[in-house]
This record gives sequence, C-alpha cells and structure tokens, in this order.
Amino acid sequence: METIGIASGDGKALKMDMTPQSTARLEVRGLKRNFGGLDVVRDVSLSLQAGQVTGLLGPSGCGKSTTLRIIAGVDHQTEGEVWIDGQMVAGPGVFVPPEKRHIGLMFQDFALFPHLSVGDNVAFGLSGTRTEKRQRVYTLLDKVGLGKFVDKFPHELSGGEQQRVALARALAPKPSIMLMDEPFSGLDNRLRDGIRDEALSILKEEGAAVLLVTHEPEEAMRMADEIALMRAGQIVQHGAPYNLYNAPVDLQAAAFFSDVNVISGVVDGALTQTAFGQFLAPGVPDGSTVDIVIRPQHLKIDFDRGGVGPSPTLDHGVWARGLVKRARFIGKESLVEFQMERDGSILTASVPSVFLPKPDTPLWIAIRRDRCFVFPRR
Ligand SMILES: Nc1ncnc2c1ncn2[C@@H]1O[C@H](COP(=O)(O)OP(=O)(O)OP(=O)(O)O)[C@@H](O)[C@H]1O
Repeated sequence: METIGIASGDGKALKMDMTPQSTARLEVRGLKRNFGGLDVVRDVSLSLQAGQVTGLLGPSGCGKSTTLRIIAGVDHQTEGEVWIDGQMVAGPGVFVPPEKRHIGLMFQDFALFPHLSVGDNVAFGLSGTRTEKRQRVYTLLDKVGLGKFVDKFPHELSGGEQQRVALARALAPKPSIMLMDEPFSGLDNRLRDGIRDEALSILKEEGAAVLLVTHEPEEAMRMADEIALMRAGQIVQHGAPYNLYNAPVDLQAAAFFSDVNVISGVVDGALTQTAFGQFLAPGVPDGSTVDIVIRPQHLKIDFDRGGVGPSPTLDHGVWARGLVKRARFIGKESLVEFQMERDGSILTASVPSVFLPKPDTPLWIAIRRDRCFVFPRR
C-alpha cells in the first residue's frame, strides 16, 4: 500500500491510503475451484472495464463455465475474490447473492418464459413505474429489431428472434456486467454472424462489461476486445486477439486458432537445421528438440524448373521441394498438401482462390520467416 503523511490540526501525522482505486467493473483475483480433490479452476485473475468485451476462450472442460458461475454467484470458489464496481461480492467471509450482483446473464439455453409475451419477458426483471418499464422494453426491442413482436409469444418466434429477446431481457435492468456462456451456439452459421454483430453493437452501446465464454476462436476474435485463453483451469495467455493469433505463447495456443504445420529440429549451438534452412533457438539447450510452427497461409509455393528451386531470401529462407499429395478447393481458398522430399513429412499450404495442382506435381515450398514461431518441445 502506498501511503502519504499529512499533518493534522493537532500536529499528529495522518496516513492516507493512496493506492489507486481500480476502475474495473469486474475484477477476479486468484480464483480457484476444487471439485472432488481436483482443481478445475486454478488461480484465474481477470479485469474487465465498462464497454469492453473479454472472450474467455478454451476447449471443452477447461473451466470456463465454472469461472462464470462463480462470478454470477451460482457457485462458490474454493479460494480467491470477485469484485464488482469496487465492492467485494465473493471472498473470504463475503458472499453477495446472485440477485444483488447486478449481473446480466445469457446462456445457450436461454429459456424465455413460454407463457409470457415477448414484452413481458423483457420486462420480467425490471423495477420502476409501468411507464418506465414500458419505455425500456420498447427501447430494447427496437434495438434488437423486434419492436413489432412485443405481443407475440416465444413459440411464435424463430430461434434467432428468441435469442434477440433473450439479449433484450438480459440487458433490460441495465446490468453493469454481462456474462454470456456460448450464447450463440444453438444458431446456424449465417444467422449467428448477424446476431453476433448486432449483439456486439448493442452491448457496446449499453456500456456493460462483457465476459463471453466460448470454445470457438472465431467467435472470440469476432466479438472480443481481449481474449483470455484458458487451458486446464488456468489462463495461459491474455491480450488482444491480434496478439494471441500472431504471438502465441506455445504450440497449443497457436494450434487453437488455426491448423498449423510443425517442423521439428534438434538444437545445436542455439540453431536448428531444417529443410528450410537454419532457425534460431536462443536459450534452448543443445540436443533438445524445437518445433517450428507455421500457419498454412504463411507457406509460399513456387513452380519446379527442372529440379531447381528459387534462391533463398531473407524473408523466406531456403526453399524445399515437395510432391503434391492432395489439393482441395474449400471456398475462398485451396488447401494443398505436400509430402516433403527431404524427410517425407506432410505440410499443408493454403492458397487464395483456386489452385489445384495434380497429385505428384513437384513444387517448391518456403515459409515466411516473420510468421513462424519456434517453441522448445515440452
Ligand atoms: N458440479 C460439478 N461437480 C464436479 N465436477 C464438475 C462440476 N462442474 C464442473 N465440473 C468439472 O469441471 C471441469 C470444468 O467444467 P466447466 O463446465 O467449467 O468447463 P467448460 O470449459 O465450461 O466446458 P464446456 O465448454 O464443455 O462447457 C470439467 O471437468 C467438469 O466435469
């Protein structure tokens, strides 16, 4: 704690706490949850600001929903604290019940009340006069594009429309925090993209701090300002989507966002030798293995000219020859699989548009040096 001394009227020095107060809407500190002897959440810390969307991203079973449930107050942590707007709501000796936390919740199985109209569903958690409630219901239904549906019942709406009503209902009491657990996973792809974008702009407008739980990297990158990547109960990397994609902490983090190619090599004098030339492996002991990781779109391809490949460059290093095994067009791009001549390993390149060379065509491949990651093998 930083303190400052001030002389009081009677000459005694007073001490004032000058520790900066956190401006975070939601702060989670050292959260731990143990089930039957197993820590499913381990030392999770997060800080969310107003108007900011944080994606809590990770594979199934890594502890995302448990973290969310503890924040919502429907589960209890084994250790750690939850703070909302500068007030501790869960911590040693403190437990504020869910209904007093001022949190909006939206889940995949959002369960609108079937016997209530759309308007009454949205008004359900609202306090205030009849007119105030009505105004808020109409404002939100207009925002989600369902102003005309106020008297309809949930079974008369499509899945996407129901989801929008659920969003309006969750936002109606102006929660300072919005927790969303895979809220769009029940929708088909095309519908989902539209609703995600719409939901995002409404959430931003409303100024809530949003924690979005998802196992889909694309959803997290599309919606979140920041991503907390979770694995086996822990946050392994936290930052802007761009940074997680372009500077992953390890092979698993890289592979979570897209397919990756892995080229392995053994270290000798902080260098490793591969078919694509040398790579630096600073600080890695001699004799240990490193994985050079590269996404398919960062492979370069050139044609074979009588068995001779392009000259090495600083950007691409050495070119290596491979034979096409398979090529598929998948929409915006083509995926071409090669078997490398040097060691028989398989690499996949993604090429924009249509590129479908025949099997066994020899081609030269290089990798973008500025786009590959070198990780010591664990
Ligand atoms: N009440 C409980 N009792 C025992 N184990 C539990 C309980 N709730 C969750 N778990 C276990 O904790 C781990 C984390 O579960 P959690 O639901 O938080 O994961 P998740 O990342 O949200 O997964 P998904 O994406 O599949 O929902 C899982 O192994 C789960 O089986």
